[in-house]
Amino acid sequence: MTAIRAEGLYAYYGTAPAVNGLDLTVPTGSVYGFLGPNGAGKTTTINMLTTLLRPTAGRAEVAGFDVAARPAEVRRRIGIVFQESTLDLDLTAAENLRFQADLCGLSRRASRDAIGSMLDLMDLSERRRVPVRQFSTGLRRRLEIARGLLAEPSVLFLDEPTTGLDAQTRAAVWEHLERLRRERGITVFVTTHQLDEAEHCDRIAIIDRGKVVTEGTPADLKSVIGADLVVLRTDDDQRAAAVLGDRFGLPAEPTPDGLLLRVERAAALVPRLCTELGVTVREVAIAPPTLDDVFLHHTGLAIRESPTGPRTLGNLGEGLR
Ligand SMILES: Nc1ncnc2c1ncn2[C@@H]1O[C@H](COP(=O)(O)OP(=O)(O)OP(=O)(O)O)[C@@H](O)[C@H]1O
Repeated sequence: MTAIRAEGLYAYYGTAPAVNGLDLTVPTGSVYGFLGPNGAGKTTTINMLTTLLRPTAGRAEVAGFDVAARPAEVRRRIGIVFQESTLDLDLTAAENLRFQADLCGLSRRASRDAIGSMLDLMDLSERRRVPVRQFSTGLRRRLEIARGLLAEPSVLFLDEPTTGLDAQTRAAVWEHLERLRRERGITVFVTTHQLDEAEHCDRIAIIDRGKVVTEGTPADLKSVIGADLVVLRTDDDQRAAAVLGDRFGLPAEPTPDGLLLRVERAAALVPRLCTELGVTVREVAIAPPTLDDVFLHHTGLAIRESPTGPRTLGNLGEGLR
């Protein structure tokens, strides 16, 4: 079952394509990460999928309906959480939701039930009568997600839902998103810059210059990169490097942290190295490929917004100190 399908989607602003022949298939009930550098076309894609912007060319279906031909049907089945907050700060949490319920045309009773259930789901019930002005950024985000879910959408779109949140609040937002998929079977389509967040997704598409450059589960994408990074500190790095080259066919690069190697399935090889190297191994650090490596491989860019930053030998080597 497919919740979102896009084929050859284009969006032009003037003569420049912001989305440039994008193809996408999002399975129903998945948390799907849409990852890309600034200006890659993420928001423009979301705007087309949510019927806010008409595609210049190509087609897209959401929840089984064509976004250009049947926009009203699509809108009835989706929820949206925008990058910028659109809550009314002078209203309470419940009043904000009631306003949205009225916009969606819910009956009084349906509105009361939906508001109670969404406040519960987002752990906001105790704050239902509190004006949003008194909410922290994280609570506001949760209320926006609750609002996006009010009309029981089958697909929820979130455009960078955790921008500006601290690490603890980001983790809480993700916990709630995963719960939505688990308990309600909703498809969650989320754009992010944060590679650690992308690890929470069932599948990821990396978009660059308006096109999907790679797609798959986080594990699939990392396995394409293949080799693990290993740093070995020995009693005699020079001799160890010679043995690694001659006997194991592994080029080793001397660094201030030790010898750096790239090997597949390092965990299986390292015990052998320790016994057969003929040099005492003092310390070993192994780092599997990360989504940073995947991103770099496909876009030539490191995502610097990632809280850990791009991985370097220096910060891998820190494990040795
Ligand atoms: N209204 C607009 N008019 C002209 N150009 C636009 C408009 N909106 C976006 N663009 C351009 O289209 C391209 C894609 O922008 P978009 O906002 O979709 O990227 P994004 O991946 O969401 O970026 P970010 O991560 O910074 O939000 C960019 O080059 C941007 O400058």
